[in-house]
Amino acid sequence: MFLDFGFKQKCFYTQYFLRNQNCFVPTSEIIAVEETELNKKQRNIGKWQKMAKPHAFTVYYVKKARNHRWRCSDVTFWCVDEHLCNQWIQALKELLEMQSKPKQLLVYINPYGGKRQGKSIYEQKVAPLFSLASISTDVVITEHANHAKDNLFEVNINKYDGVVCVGGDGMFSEVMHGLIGRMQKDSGIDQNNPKAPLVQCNIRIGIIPAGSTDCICYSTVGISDPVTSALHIIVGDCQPLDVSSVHHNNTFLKYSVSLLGYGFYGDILKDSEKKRWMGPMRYDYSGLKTFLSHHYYEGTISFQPAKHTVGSPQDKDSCRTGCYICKKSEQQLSQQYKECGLKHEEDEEEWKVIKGKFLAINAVNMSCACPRSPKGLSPAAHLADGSADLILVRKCSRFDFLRYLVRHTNQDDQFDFSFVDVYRVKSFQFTSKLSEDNESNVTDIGKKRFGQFCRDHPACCCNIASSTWNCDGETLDSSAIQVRVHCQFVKLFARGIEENSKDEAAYSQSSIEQLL
Ligand SMILES: Nc1ncnc2c1ncn2[C@@H]1O[C@H](COP(=O)(O)OP(=O)(O)OP(=O)(O)O)[C@@H](O)[C@H]1O
Ligand SMILES: CCCCCCCCCCCCC/C=C/[C@@H](O)[C@H](CO)NC(=O)CCCCC
Ligand SMILES: [Ca+2]
Repeated sequence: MFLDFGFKQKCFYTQYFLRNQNCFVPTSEIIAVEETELNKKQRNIGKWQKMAKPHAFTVYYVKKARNHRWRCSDVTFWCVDEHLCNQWIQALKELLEMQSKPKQLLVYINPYGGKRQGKSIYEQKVAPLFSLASISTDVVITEHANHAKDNLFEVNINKYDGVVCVGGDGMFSEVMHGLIGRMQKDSGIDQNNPKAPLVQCNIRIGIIPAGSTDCICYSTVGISDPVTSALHIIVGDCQPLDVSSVHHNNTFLKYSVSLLGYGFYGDILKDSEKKRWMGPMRYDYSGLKTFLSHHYYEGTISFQPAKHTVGSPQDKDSCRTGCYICKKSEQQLSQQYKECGLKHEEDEEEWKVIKGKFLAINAVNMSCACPRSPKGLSPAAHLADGSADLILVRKCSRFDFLRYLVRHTNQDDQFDFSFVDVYRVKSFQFTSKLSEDNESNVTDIGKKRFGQFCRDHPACCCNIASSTWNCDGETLDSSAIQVRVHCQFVKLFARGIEENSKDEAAYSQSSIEQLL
């Protein structure tokens, strides 16, 4: 056996030979290095039998399995020379120290998210790995909604290298709101001002998926798996994410990183909230019910196209680890900002206006891939390009809408329909017909008394009431909203979805799997 350090593809790696085979482990993917106590049985095997007192150390590292799943594997190195063995342990530990791996984490567990498994998932699958990697944790089991968010305004945040949430997208949203809100409060920034230059949040957030949709985890890691996510936290990965701020006039409503959905996804969410006791199944139940109700909504959407990015929602390539489009878009935006400031960007660029009847209006900052839809609502959306994909699904027949939905689950193009339009935008606004009418002082008593249904065509499914916005799984109080995308505004312990290139497959499967 032979152990060596080298330099390959811009990263340090640990190389070792075992049974005449060559193995590489990037040092950035080493979880821990420990001196190994050899027991009697181990000492009595093979050539070690002949040695007076063998020494050994074990390297725990990330083993990549299929479908972006990561597991912790280990390899033990034996050696006759105690001094040499200690030198290796020391050298590897020093290398680990040089990386930006977290040492102290603040963990929030939602015991009621998803299938109510958050606490046991953390205790059984995650805590042992954190302890192996010598990460200390302060753990808070939440007692009510907003517990984590409120707590983040009080804790000594500088003590931590990251905040971890165990739960679903709603729990992530809470933690993100706590962190962003805390940053703005500490810097005296008023979040109600839609044009305020917000202060970026550099503390990384880790997501241990234990929710119902887990779309943010799935879209940033490629799988919804607690062990994989724990390992991304341990190795100290960093993935920036775009965040949209949502305002109603001069009132701050929410931030969003995944879906802002009006119509179909808003109605599903509103109905499903009453069925929380059903767990993740509530979305299937409310999904079917909402599909059958087939409501559409009238309104006006105005948006500013994202001209700073070279990507398009209809690209065949998706956002992957180290994405070139995200890097270029961020550079372009900071260049624009340096040259002209935010004022130019906001005021001078064109607005496109579209009026219509919509079954769904979806604005996504990322693909929104999740186990229900592995390629997501917009497969080519980028995690960190400073833009959102705005998908407008106009009024169509139930059958056509079903065809559209089915394409979220297969390889066909979900934008290739005459009733679906998609735009890459950096900001947008929406007002429903109802609020437009109210604003223009239409006092139709009949409309008020009979509420939501179209008086002229009671059976036509035309719903002149407003739908609700679904903002990362939470409802918004207002239907009229103004949205602005903030490029790379928060950071996750993730690295985006890794490319399954031939090289990589060969490297991870033949080099390591066969050997260990
Ligand atoms: N102890 C608690 N009791 C009740 N609600 C809580 C508690 N802790 C957190 N919450 C709230 O529960 C909501 C939903 O949680 P979470 O996102 O973890 O699960 P989910 O809704 O099942 O999953 P997903 O968001 O992925 O669909 C969050 O918005 C959060 O504010
Ligand atoms: C005939 C088969 C048709 C199947 C169609 C399946 C389409 C599924 C698309 C799923 C898109 C999820 C977008 C993510 C939204 C999350 O921010 C949010 C909070 O977790 N979840 C939902 O709103 C929950 C949304 C649940 C939708 C079912
Ligand atoms: Ca984006």
